[in-house]
Amino acid sequence: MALGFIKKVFTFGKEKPIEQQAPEEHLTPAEAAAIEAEVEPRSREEDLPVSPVDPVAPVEMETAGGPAADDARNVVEPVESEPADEEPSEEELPPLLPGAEENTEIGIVPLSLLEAESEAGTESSPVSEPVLPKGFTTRVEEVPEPEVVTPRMTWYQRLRAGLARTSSQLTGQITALFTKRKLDEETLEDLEDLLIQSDLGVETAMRITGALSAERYGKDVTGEDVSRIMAAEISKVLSPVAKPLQLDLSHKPHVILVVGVNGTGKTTTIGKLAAKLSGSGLKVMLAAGDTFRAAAIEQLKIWADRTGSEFIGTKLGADAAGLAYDAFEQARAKKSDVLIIDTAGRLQNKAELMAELEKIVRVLAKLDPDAPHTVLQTLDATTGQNALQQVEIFRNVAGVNGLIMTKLDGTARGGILVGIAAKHKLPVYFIGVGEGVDDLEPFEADDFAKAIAGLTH
Ligand SMILES: Nc1nc2c(ncn2[C@@H]2O[C@H](COP(=O)(O)OP(=O)(O)OP(=O)(O)O)[C@@H](O)[C@H]2O)c(=O)[nH]1
Repeated sequence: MALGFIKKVFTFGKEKPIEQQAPEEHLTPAEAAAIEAEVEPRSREEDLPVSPVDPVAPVEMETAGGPAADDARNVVEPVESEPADEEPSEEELPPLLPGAEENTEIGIVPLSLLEAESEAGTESSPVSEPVLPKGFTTRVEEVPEPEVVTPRMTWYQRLRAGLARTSSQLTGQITALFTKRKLDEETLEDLEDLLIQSDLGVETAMRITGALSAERYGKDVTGEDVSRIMAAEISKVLSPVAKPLQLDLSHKPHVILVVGVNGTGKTTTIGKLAAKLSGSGLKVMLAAGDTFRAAAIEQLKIWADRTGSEFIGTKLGADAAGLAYDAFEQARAKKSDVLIIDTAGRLQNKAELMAELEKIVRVLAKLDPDAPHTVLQTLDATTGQNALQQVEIFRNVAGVNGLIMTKLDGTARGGILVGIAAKHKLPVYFIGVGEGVDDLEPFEADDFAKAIAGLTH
């Protein structure tokens, strides 16, 4: 009964007409029964790599087969589906008939299969396949979708994207404020409020409104005019603090102490700095002075390995000042050019933290009265007003003399940097625009000002 279907399996791997390969009439009944018994377990639908016809619809197929309905190729007997639990296991299955495995490669469709499909008729098949002449076969290969390569944004684009929250809020409100309105006292006051709300600080807000008033009082003003004047004034505030980090290499090593609230990006920034310094040929040592967090020590070690820097750490909970002292001595002995010391930043235990930082500064000064030569504080740009207080605290305790603002690629509240620059007048050396090793850029006042004002570069 299942012989027609068996033939289809058999010829799947062959490309010769079925009649030549298994002419039923040439078999003795015993031979036919033997073959049938041998291949029976294979003759189920799921064993066919592709089922060109519906095995449970012989009548329809025969009709669809038209004049060739008598042809053995079209006489497909239904195969009674067996319950799942009666399925023979993989081992029980006989091997595929000779040649059947030859073309089981995915994507190779033997001609016999195409013929069977075409002869089964297009009416019963919703998709009609092209019919190839005998002697041809097709190969269907999956063509992978071309990979969409998104070009990496320039650092300025990332900065702009990071400051989009600040700038779009500001420019949207400014545009609304200045639509069909001449510049008068009331508008100037409204603008000043907007600028203060954007963390720019009172001083800078007044600078901007003053400059705008001097230029356009009583005249029509567009949002564009305001953005331009705002960018120019912000740039004037930021320019004095946009300085390069100066290394005094007469000190061997130049000691950089990195402080800041935890999570503001100290360790990551140290890694990025180390990459820049060692990349320019300087010998760098990193010291894991955040002895409160095992992960922080581990993280710094990874950055040291990555950047080819020396590493010194100690066990969890050890005295951070002791480690700083040892690190300084070792860096001296190894003639390192720069020693960068990571610290803990647990503001929640402020008294302890402050005592620890003071002690670190004190012990370093024992080895060199000028050390630490640079005290860098990292500030998270997403925190807003809070950052102003953080500078206040760390400046008093650790003598911060330079800033790095991180996470300016996220949803930054960049206005605060302007407020901090105006209030503390501390140098801003770099800004972090991502988590990667290269995502640290020298701070540029003009770029930053334009990005806040929402101007294209
Ligand atoms: N998007 C972005 N993420 C940053 C940047 N800098 C640091 N991060 C991420 O901020 C998180 C905290 O960074 P850390 O370097 O561990 O901060 P930390 O101040 O050393 O923190 P503690 O070790 O807890 O004191 C990490 O997930 C960093 O990958 C940046 O510029 N942009």
